[in-house]
Amino acid sequence: MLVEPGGSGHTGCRLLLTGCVGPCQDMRPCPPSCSNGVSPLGVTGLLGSRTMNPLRRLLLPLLRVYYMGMRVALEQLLRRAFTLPDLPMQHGRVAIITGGSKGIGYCTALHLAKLGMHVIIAGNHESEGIDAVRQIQRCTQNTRVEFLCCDLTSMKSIRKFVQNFEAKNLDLHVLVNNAGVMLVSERRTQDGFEEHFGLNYLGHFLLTNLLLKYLKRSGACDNYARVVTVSSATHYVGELNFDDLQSSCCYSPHGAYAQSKLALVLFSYYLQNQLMTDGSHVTANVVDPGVVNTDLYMNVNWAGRIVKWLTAWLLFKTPEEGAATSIYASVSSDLEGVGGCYLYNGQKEKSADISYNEDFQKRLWTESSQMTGMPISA
Ligand SMILES: NC(=O)c1ccc[n+]([C@@H]2O[C@H](COP(=O)([O-])OP(=O)(O)OC[C@H]3O[C@@H](n4cnc5c(N)ncnc54)[C@H](O)[C@@H]3O)[C@@H](O)[C@H]2O)c1
Repeated sequence: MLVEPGGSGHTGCRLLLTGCVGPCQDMRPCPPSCSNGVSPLGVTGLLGSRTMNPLRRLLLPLLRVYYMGMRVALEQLLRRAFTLPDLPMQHGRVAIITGGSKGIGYCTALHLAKLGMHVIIAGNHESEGIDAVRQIQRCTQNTRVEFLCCDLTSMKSIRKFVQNFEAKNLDLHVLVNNAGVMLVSERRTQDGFEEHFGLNYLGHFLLTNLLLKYLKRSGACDNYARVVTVSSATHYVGELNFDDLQSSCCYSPHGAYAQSKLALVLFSYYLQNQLMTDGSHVTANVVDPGVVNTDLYMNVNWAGRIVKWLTAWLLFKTPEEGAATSIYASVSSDLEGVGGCYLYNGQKEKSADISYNEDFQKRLWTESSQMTGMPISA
């Protein structure tokens, strides 16, 4: 469903429904005043996607994603970003940032290094990672910044990364699940998953689960460890197709990206519940950076690239502005011990209604555990 980033959604439009797999809270159609009006969204089954004609299956996600992107960009005209409050120094604390070599991740890594944190950039391009490390060390005079190889399209590489991290015998206080790709053509990860789902979501699912023991060990009752996951406003228009999570039936790059970002929100909320239940001193929050001028858009079509080129200076956030909410969620004292939030411009916002559905969270978690070979519970 669509929810005003910065406002709350129409609560009557709780679920959607083609091949709905769970109990629906409210099946009334959305009122015209509701921003949700495009069509019911959230969870679909194969039945739903099969009965829709192929053009609609491709066109609808595209229109929804562009609509959401334009809406956020226009809102940024009025409210561009927020100013970070004073943040506590982080000497002696350790952070891992996936995709920290460029874009939002780089700016997050730079800021955390400025605060004195030991920063590990986890990425798939070694030379780019090493350049980023050098640049951050030069800017911050913090020598405890390093690069470790982690290709999120490969479960083997993720497991190897965790082994290499283990060998360093470090604590882990902050994990920022930032890396991502958008609108890639249809292709599979090394383990056979659709790339948006496999890299953006499942890769982070596995990485987080493998790193949880270090986070749990490092968190304390007055200084929680934190998992910060970068989603996107496109999650509001995403659908989780439980019968076809790998988009094999009909591939829409827009639909697949939005689905991966929606999955990350459900994942964060479920993780937070698990952490609370077992009394761990670790929190999980999810952040939405806004529309940010980075290389993420390199796969949009030529028309989109021209529009971006012409308007980015006015409508898009800079990567520094885009990183502010990730930095805030990683270290702000306001969020000490606080988890389960969807944060936008440093404030708690309501995410898509479907993301709060605990049955869907559990189902997604269980299926993700099976896909990645993790034990079912956190
Ligand atoms: N730019 C935006 O407008 C925007 C909006 C909403 C959400 N986001 C999210 O912000 C996050 C950061 O994106 P960005 O805008 O900085 O884009 P970017 O392209 O600049 O950065 C993406 C990062 O992910 C890394 N990455 C890609 N494939 C990888 C792999 N296989 N293994 C490990 N790392 C890999 C890249 O190396 C890069 O460092 C993404 O999750 C993206 O979905 C961005």
